[in-house]
Amino acid sequence: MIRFEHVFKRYPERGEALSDIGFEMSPGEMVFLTGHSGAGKSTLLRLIGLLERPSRGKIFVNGRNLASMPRRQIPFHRRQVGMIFQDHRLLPDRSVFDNVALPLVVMGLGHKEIGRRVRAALDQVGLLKRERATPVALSGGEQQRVGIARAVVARPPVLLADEPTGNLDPDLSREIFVLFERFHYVGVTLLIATHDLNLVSSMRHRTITLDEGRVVDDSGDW
Ligand SMILES: Nc1ncnc2c1ncn2[C@@H]1O[C@H](COP(=O)(O)OP(=O)(O)OP(=O)(O)O)[C@@H](O)[C@H]1O
Repeated sequence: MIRFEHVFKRYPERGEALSDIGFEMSPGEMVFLTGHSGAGKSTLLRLIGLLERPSRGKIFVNGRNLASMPRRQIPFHRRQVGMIFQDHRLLPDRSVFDNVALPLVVMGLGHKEIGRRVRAALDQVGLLKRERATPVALSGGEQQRVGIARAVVARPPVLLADEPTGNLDPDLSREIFVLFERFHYVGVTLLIATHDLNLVSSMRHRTITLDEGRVVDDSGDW
């Protein structure tokens, strides 16, 4: 589902953020991405989401080579890859419903279909009753779950999460990770960047570790 072949990413001001990255993920795999701050985790996720381009190397997502993807197909690619961020990136002046509906509005779906899918996504994250609330009225954990509902509402086969529990206490963090496992069990491919080594070690999934932009460990393929 995801394959990196000798991928490098260089920022002119900083030098190499990623060096010779190679790994593969099978469909439905759930993998943690760890490493010190600045190791390159966010950069790696942004390359998969086509928010950035590699300086060298090849990246395949769902069999497609991202380098040769025509510009007009990028919106389609982004629908295949749901992204979840530490800071949620919710629109503060819109309701929970509207925030989750956004990807479907962009896709041009009809009103009824949007309603059906948004409620299904909110149900999956346990927030069906909060659809009219605005994000400020929600707790940090609830806001993150709205971010997750928005990422899954278009039913992407791949989910990427960048420090999704960075602002949450251990109990809420575990709830979010359990939610991710539920998507894993229904066949979604998940790559989750996290500093939370306690949770990672308690959950027994494959873990890829970056150090200075290189893969230094790829273990626990249980
Ligand atoms: N847009 C950018 N321009 C220049 N340098 C960048 C850019 N994005 C990231 N970098 C640099 O690339 C390196 C890797 O950063 P990245 O954000 O991928 O690391 P990270 O492992 O996600 O760190 P953190 O855990 O702190 O989020 C860092 O040295 C960072 O300063």
